[in-house]
Amino acid sequence: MIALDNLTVSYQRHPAVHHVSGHFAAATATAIFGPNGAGKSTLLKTIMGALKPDSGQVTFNGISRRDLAYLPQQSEIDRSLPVSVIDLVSSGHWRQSGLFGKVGRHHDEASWNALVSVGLEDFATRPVSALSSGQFQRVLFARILVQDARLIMLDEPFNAVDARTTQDLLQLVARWQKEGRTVIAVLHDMAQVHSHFPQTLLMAREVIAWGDTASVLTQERLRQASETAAHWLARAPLCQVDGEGA
Ligand SMILES: Nc1ncnc2c1ncn2[C@@H]1O[C@H](COP(=O)(O)OP(=O)(O)OP(=O)(O)O)[C@@H](O)[C@H]1O
Repeated sequence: MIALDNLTVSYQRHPAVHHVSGHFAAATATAIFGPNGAGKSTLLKTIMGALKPDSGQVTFNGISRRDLAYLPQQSEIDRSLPVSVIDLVSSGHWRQSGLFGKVGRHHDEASWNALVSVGLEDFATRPVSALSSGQFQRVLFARILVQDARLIMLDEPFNAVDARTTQDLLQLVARWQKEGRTVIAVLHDMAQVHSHFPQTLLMAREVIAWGDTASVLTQERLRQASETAAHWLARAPLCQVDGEGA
């Protein structure tokens, strides 16, 4: 469904993702796992088109970028939005508008059902700014339900989210898989990966391993990923292979 071909993505020519190749299996869930600074968020942003690769490419097969729902890390989202919960959920109808590009006023049945699915129907008219972190994440998952996308990408979706909410939202991930959607999520919790993500990409700027979760998350490979990270300089050296880069 999504193929990465020798993908290198840099910030001022210092690669955060370095010569990454492989493909995300369709209709299943893949976790992206790796140490801090491993390039996981950079990879998601490149797939969704917000960052341009220096070299290599992302290819979508049988799907377009417009059929993609992307949830960035909560720290990147402005929660002071002057909108109600139901308005934010309803804005999921405008796929082409970007995450918060346009807020709709179309309080339709799908939006209401999505809110019920995440257990927040009593909060429909509340301002988004009055929600806790966990409630806000439920609303963002409801918005994804409304988007009805075939590809769903989540960046650390369970950070600052309590165990109950995490379990509820993981049920939605399981539901999406059953519905044949493709889910890609950056995660730091190995138990969550093992329980809900059949596939894993373990990365440390480069691919350490990619495939079946049980065979990827071995002690040896995890050690390899953390050793690679331990030897990182504050900034990655310039990419020697890609010449001028970006
Ligand atoms: N906007 C930016 N400008 C310059 N460097 C950046 C920028 N964003 C990320 N980086 C650097 O790129 C590298 C990869 O960052 P990225 O956020 O992709 O890693 P990550 O694996 O998602 O990390 P974490 O688990 O800590 O969220 C890091 O060294 C980071 O400092």
